Amino acid sequence: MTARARDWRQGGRRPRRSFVGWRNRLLSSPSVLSRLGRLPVVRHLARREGEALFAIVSGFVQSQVLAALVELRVLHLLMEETATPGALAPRLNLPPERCRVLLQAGAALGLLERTRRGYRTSRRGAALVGVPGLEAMIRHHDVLYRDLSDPVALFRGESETELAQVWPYVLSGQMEAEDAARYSTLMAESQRMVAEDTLDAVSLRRVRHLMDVGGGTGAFLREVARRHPGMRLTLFDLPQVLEAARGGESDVSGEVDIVAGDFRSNPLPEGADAISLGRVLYDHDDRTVAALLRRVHDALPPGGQVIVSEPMSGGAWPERATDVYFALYTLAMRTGRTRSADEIATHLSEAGFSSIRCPRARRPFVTRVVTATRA
Ligand SMILES: CC(C)=CCC/C(C)=C/CC/C(C)=C/C=C/C(C)=C/C=C/C=C(C)/C=C/C=C(C)/C=C/C=C(C)/C=C/CC(C)(C)O
Ligand SMILES: C[S@@+](CC[C@H](N)C(=O)[O-])C[C@H]1O[C@@H](n2cnc3c(N)ncnc32)[C@H](O)[C@@H]1O
Repeated sequence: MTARARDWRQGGRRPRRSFVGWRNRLLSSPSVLSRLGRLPVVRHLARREGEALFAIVSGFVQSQVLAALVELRVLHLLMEETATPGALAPRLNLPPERCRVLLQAGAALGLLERTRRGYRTSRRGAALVGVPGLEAMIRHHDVLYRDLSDPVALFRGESETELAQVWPYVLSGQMEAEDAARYSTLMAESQRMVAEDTLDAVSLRRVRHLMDVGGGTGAFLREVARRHPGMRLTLFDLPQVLEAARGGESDVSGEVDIVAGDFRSNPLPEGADAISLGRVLYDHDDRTVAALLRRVHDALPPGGQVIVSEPMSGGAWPERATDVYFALYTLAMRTGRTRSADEIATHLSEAGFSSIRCPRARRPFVTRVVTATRA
């Protein structure tokens, strides 16, 4: 029995002669690949395909080099100075030869530059250090990678995942104050780029009072206040999370009304003419999202606007950042889902919203926005 017939017997689609099938059979033959790769016109394409495949195959190894560079603060150390592996090794507590391998790998990834005098941080490495919250997120990836260590079990839904414990509010609505503080810092740092892209995509000129539901420690509202002085602002989140919004340097209680509550069990406060949901929906299952959007709808006046902002699946145009990274991240969390803008639009329409818009995303790996109006 041929492999194709066997796949079909095991539940695949009935084999059908098609151009795509013919092309794929041709390209999966090593001898054809080798002969095609020698043709002048195809050679360039073959090399590009090979490079793309190699990048997928080796992605985890690249991420682990990045993790070591971040953990050892190499990008910070080489920001101002150029160093040889021999000089840097004792400071990193690494054997010199292994330090050389790390620095050379960092240079190959474009995060370091190699000069005649040694290695130093490159433009890309400096930008990485400058992206708020990125290093913290990279360090937090150890949990994600442990959850992905048996990917088939993850896809079958058979593995217990650690990420589900990292964000406990999602499973139980409960959270210890210590968890809340750790989690809120990670979120607040990475919120800056989300806020920038959201506020570039949406006009709040006509909004008088904005309520940010699931707004964490208020990082989004702080950026709104900066761009729209005088706008009334309300922050709604779980009580444990709001403790962090009241204390320390991120205190927003002076400029923002703070309302504690659980959107799963209480209606939302009324009064705002716009409600934002930043990185909230993808934490939750469809039932919770549908109920939350109905509550948002009920809390808004006619003409009121809802703004959903989070990384979204590319839908019909699958996208690497969201359909690989965020889709698996939310899968490992076990409660939520990375939805496409179309899926979110359907939820909004079912909750009673109209005039649904999806402005073009500047950086889909940071966020995408969908807005809608209560009729
Ligand atoms: C000045 C000179 C000398 C030259 C100029 C040359 C020039 C133009 C250089 C360009 C430099 C430049 C401006 C670079 C900028 C780079 C930027 C802004 C890069 C941004 C990268 C952002 C990244 C990679 C973001 C990653 C975000 C991640 C991984 C977020 C993860 C979030 C998660 C998992 C959230 C989870 C939430 C939950 C729990 C699901 O609810
Ligand atoms: C991924 S965070 C996003 C925080 C912030 N909007 C941001 O983008 O940085 C999700 C937020 O939703 C809040 N949240 C989750 N479940 C909630 C609930 N049942 N009621 C109120 N807030 C909730 C969490 O506490 C958390 O602050």
